[in-house]
Amino acid sequence: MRVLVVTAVPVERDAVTRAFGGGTGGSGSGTEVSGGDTEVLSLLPGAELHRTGAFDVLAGGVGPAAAAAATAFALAAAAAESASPSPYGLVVSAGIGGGFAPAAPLGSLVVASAVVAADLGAETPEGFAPVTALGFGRDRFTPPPALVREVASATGAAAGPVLTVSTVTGTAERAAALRAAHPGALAEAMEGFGVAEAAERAGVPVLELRAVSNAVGPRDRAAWRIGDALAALTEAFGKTAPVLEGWHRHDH
Ligand SMILES: O=C(O)c1cccc(C(=O)CC[C@H]2O[C@@H](n3cnc4c(=O)[nH]cnc43)[C@H](O)[C@@H]2O)c1
Repeated sequence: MRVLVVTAVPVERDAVTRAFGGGTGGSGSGTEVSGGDTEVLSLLPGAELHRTGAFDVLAGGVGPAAAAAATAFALAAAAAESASPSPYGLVVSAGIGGGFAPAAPLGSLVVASAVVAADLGAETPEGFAPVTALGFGRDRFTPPPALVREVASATGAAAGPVLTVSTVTGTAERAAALRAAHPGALAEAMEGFGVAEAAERAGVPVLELRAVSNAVGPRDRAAWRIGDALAALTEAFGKTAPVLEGWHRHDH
């Protein structure tokens, strides 16, 4: 099964392809999957697909709009060059993210049981109203539960809701408001919901996997552990690649 992995930035993309023996070399974790060289396909100027075995990895940009546009374009381009309307069996939103303490500490992994648009809606005197309460669209997607369990088991990731935000949380007050509005949320990032919207429209299931680089809360950029999180992402993809490749969308 072919898998499309969408990250935000090139260093995240390279952390993923490194797990397959591509990118810029091995992680040293011992979990690389043998897969040969990475082939770089140019979809559009500035949008490259890094193909290693069954995995196509794309750095689609930061934020839900960039992620949705890049994912939709990659899915449409793949359909146009294939006999199948959806040659991908799975789309994965992946990268680093903020973790809600204490459940998701720095360097840990989170796999989304729900991909939630945390700030898509309206502010009301009673608090945040999701877009669904306004009578529009949807505010979450549910990845295949059996696949979420398998990925959690293979990687040691915690499974729980992952929030998609357009603004990185930078205060304790905002973190508390998100926790109140989305009980059980384990992490936040900026792309999952955009990737999921595009995948849903193509009829392809979605998964979101995040490595925690920082705590959700007061902004302290010096405390971000991006290198550790990228290494954890590589290791996670090394462990989970066989699960993703072997998964069939009708297993759930
Ligand atoms: O500065 C760097 O070297 C660097 C390397 C990789 C990624 C970055 C980013 O800043 C990318 C932003 C990216 O990360 C996600 N993210 C990470 N932490 C959070 C957070 O607390 N809240 C929301 N998003 C977060 C997000 O998905 C962005 O795409 C820098």
